[in-house]
Amino acid sequence: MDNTLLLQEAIKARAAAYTPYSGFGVGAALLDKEGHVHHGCNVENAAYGPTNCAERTAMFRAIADGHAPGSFSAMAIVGDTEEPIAPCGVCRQVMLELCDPDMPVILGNLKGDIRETTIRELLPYAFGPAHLQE
Ligand SMILES: O=c1ccn([C@H]2C[C@H](O)[C@@H](CO)O2)c(=O)[nH]1
Ligand SMILES: [Zn+2]
Repeated sequence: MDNTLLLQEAIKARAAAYTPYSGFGVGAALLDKEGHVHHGCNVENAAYGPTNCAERTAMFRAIADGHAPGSFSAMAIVGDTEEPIAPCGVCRQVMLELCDPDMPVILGNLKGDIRETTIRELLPYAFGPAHLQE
């Protein structure tokens, strides 16, 4: 599946965003190595802190459905932003935990701007799972 198609899946995922507080909907589409897409949207909360971003929703959904960490091949993320969206620091850390650091991350917006990067680029000099291994 190419970047444009995966971004389309992220736009579809965004339609389910629950954003009564920010009004800022985000969609994520996580492609697994078997070619299946796992969709995520942001889900906000009146207490603000419990809000879950679209990216983590997609990753946690895939893990909860039995897909192994590291079994993913790309993620696309979309918001209604001037530039391609930038994932938050918490989501970058969770990406590093559950995906290959060199996995492509495709950032987009509704205007069709696209930026392709990797988790390693999004989170340089990161503390990750490797630091806790003997
Ligand atoms: O990459 C991002 C950036 C923000 N948000 C959400 C969190 C919150 O619901 C809203 C505003 O920060 O957007 C995401 O889901 N993903
Ligand atoms: Zn986030």
